[in-house]
Parts: sequence; structure tokens; C-alpha cells
Amino acid sequence: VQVRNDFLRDQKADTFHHLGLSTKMKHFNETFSDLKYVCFSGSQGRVYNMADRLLNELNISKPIGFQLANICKNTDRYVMYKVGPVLCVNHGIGISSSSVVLNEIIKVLYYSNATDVSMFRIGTSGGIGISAGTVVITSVAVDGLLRPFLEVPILGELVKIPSSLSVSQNEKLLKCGDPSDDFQIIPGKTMCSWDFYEGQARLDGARCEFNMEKKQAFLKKAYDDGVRNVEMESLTFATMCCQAGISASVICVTLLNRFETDQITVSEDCLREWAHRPMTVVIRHIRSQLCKRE
Ligand SMILES: O=P(O)(O)O[C@H]1O[C@H](CO)[C@@H](O)[C@H]1O
Ligand SMILES: O=c1cc[nH]c(=O)[nH]1
Repeated sequence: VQVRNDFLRDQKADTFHHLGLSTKMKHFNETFSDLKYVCFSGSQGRVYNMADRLLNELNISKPIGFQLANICKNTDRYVMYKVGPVLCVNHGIGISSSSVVLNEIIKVLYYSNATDVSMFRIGTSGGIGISAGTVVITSVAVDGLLRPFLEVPILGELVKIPSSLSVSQNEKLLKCGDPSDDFQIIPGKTMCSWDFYEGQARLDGARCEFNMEKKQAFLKKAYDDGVRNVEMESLTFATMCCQAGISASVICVTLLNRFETDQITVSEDCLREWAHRPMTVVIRHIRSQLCKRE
């Protein structure tokens, strides 16, 4: 894992403010050095569910009475669980929140000398022109102008940061479907917006300065450009992981078809079941990769 920052080489210790961790902590290196996979989701509950499934589905040996422990217990910003070689962390909502946690996790992996690390964002999204419940594996993450890079103000100037996701890892994930699955796994571009409402062409926010025709025209333009879903963190992953030399994939279930509706009205049970779909795909992938490593 690489960092693009020479200043870090001279730093004696580092504090990860938002994770409630520090390189000075006892067992810091041993905790993270064997990590091979980091799975991110937005919410704390989904991260716990993912960790719990990994614990049961990867045949990790555990003492009787073992309970998952939150490594970030010194803060309430993020939660983090380690299950064998897999770390599960939540990233909150949006580019800002995910950028903060990715900066800190990449540094944790760098200081711990972790090698061959893969990262996955396991999420939810709005689908464009595909049935709700479909799992989309992001081929290219694009911004709200459908450009494949992240443009951010740094030192008073707009800087373009290139983005890229792992083609080979995506190909493997696309093959992780099972004939018994009642959902499809498809590749597609993902639009990463700065906002859930106007930024995703929604007519139901507290503010909306466009009409239905303009909304539909923009969604059609995105669809024609290959975009199949919209969410709020894929570009952070595709830029930060690419610059750190980490294989990254973004895999999200769609909760609605944005050509038809803006509101997410499926039942809570259905949402819960759909949220497990991208987890299922990633768990199958990690399981097969771990078998190959053995
Ligand atoms: O994958 P999750 O965490 O559900 O994230 C998606 O849902 C949130 C908006 O509801 C945004 O963060 C978007 O990217
Ligand atoms: O429409 C949606 C659904 C989930 N997450 C998003 O960002 N947008």
C-alpha cells in the first residue's frame, strides 16, 4: 500500500483522529499487518452484518463466546471490525466522509506494511433503466458531469484526480453469481454525486429548480453514456485506491429505477434483503480468493 506523501516518512507517530487510533497504540502493527481485504459500507449496521456474515461464512476459528469487537470504540464517527484477514469499516454518506476514512485506513495499512490489499465498497444506489434489486459492479466512476475523475479545490485551485477501478477484480466479481440467485449482476458506469437530491436529478428535495422533462433528459443522457446507477462515494474509492496501488471495486444494489420514481418505497424487509446481495457476491469472491491463497 503506497502513500503519495513524503512528509509521512519523517513523522514519528500518526494519530487517526476519526478512527480513534494511533500508531503508538499497543499491538497496532500486529492488528493490521495481515489484512488482505477491506470492505466498506455506508452505515454502521450493514458493516456489522457484513462482519458477522464473514465470521460465519469464512470458517474463521473463534473461541466459544467470541463476539465481534469494534476497533474504533474510542470514537463514534466510524465503526470497524476485523474478521481474519478482512476489515469491515463504515464510510458514512458522501465524498467528504468517505475521503476522510479512506485517508486514515490507507495510512493504517501503509504503516502496518500490509500487502496485496483489495478494497470493496458494498453499497446501495439508485438504478438507471434497470430493475430495482439488480447488483451493479462499477466499471468506471464518473462525476455529476459524467467525467471519469474527481475535481477538488486544493490550495485555491481545482485539481483533477484520476480514477480507476480494478478490471480483473471486477471480472471475477461478475462471475460470482449463482444459478439460484434471484437477482442479476451487471457491469455499468456509476455516477457519483455530491448530493442525494438535486445532485441525483431528484424532484423531491427541499429545493428543486428543474422540471420532470429536464430530469428525464439528464437521466437518459447518463444512461446513453453507459451509466447504470447513481450513488455518492464511488469516485472517492476509484481515486484514492488507484493512487494507493490498491485493487478496488464498487458493488451496489439498486433500490429503485430512477426513470420511474425518486422515492424509495420498497418495504424494510425487502431493503434489508437487497442490502445483502452485494455482500453475498463479495463474500463468495473473498472465499474463493482465500481458497486459492491456501
Ligand atoms: O451504500 P450506501 O451506504 O447505502 O450509500 C448510498 O446511500 C447513501 C444515500 O442514501 C449514499 O451514501 C449513497 O452512496
Ligand atoms: O437513489 C439512490 C439510492 C441509494 N443511494 C443513492 O445515493 N441514491
